[in-house]
Amino acid sequence: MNSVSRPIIEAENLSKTYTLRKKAGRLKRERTTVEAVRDLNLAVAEGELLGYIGPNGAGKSTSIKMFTGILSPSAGTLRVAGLEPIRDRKQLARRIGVVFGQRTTLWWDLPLRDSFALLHRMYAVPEARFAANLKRYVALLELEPLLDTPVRQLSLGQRMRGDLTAALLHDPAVLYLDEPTIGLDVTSKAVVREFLAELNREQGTTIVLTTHDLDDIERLCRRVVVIDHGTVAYDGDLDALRARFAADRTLVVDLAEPGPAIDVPGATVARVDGPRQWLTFPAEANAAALVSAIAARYELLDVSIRDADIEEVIRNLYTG
Ligand SMILES: Nc1ncnc2c1ncn2[C@@H]1O[C@H](COP(=O)(O)OP(=O)(O)OP(=O)(O)O)[C@@H](O)[C@H]1O
Repeated sequence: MNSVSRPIIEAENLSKTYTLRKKAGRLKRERTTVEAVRDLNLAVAEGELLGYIGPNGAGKSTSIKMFTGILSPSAGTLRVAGLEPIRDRKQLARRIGVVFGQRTTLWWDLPLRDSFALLHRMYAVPEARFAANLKRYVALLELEPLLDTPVRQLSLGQRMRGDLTAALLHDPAVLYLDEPTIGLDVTSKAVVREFLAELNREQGTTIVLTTHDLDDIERLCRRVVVIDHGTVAYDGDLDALRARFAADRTLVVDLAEPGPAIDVPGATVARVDGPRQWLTFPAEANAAALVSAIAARYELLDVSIRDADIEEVIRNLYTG
């Protein structure tokens, strides 16, 4: 078998069109179609941690629903873990895990422990493997003191840790995460991110991460796929994405004394706060030359350069 080198997710010209029937007058109904996913091509290698991003309505959820066997494609081919998601849906369920930040897959009124036990039976996870996984994830995610708490009494961050455990008890090869850090405080976000990085590194679990929190992407993903209007608008390195779509960088300058806005060709003062000034300059311009030009005319105590933040980069990409 040569399946070892094949991508774990392989989509070729994948499309999904929704058909809607709208009332148009008393008896008439009009059919309209929405091309949610159009000719999407994607290959994800085993062990990757992929950022899967795009503006609202871009087609992320629709494509993930196809990857997980919930929705059937209108056209194109798709294989996940060597299976055809719709045809092999049951088998596929044992190979994938899914976590939605917006809703739980746990049983609201049951203690965490019982939810895990139900999943154990649903997925028919072998006893020893279930026990080992439960122990591992409960320890890593510090769930021990919460095992007897009903899910409805958990905080959002605690519930998310429970959902992550639930999604991993059957050792999925691919984990899909939809907004796993939404609504979490800074500490909980850090816990979730660290856990995901370790899961990917240590277990080699392939992770597809959908999020509007670009900090998640910056901290976790080397490769990003940007979906726009149902198709892949960018697929590659995060750093290359930044280099291509960053409009400006920022030079932060500390002068010896407060003064008027610095006047130097090639940069614009965006803000002045006492002796500190923020100058924006084109991302591709030579920062050293700019610093020298300022130093020739002003007394400088310190300078630092900030890359365009990823929010700006993505905004530029979305707006073409
Ligand atoms: N069940 C449905 N019936 C009809 N149209 C749908 C349905 N689900 C999604 N759409 C439409 O398909 C397009 C893609 O939606 P999708 O939910 O896949 O986007 P998304 O990238 O996940 O967006 P978001 O970031 O807002 O979650 C949108 O135009 C949406 O309105």
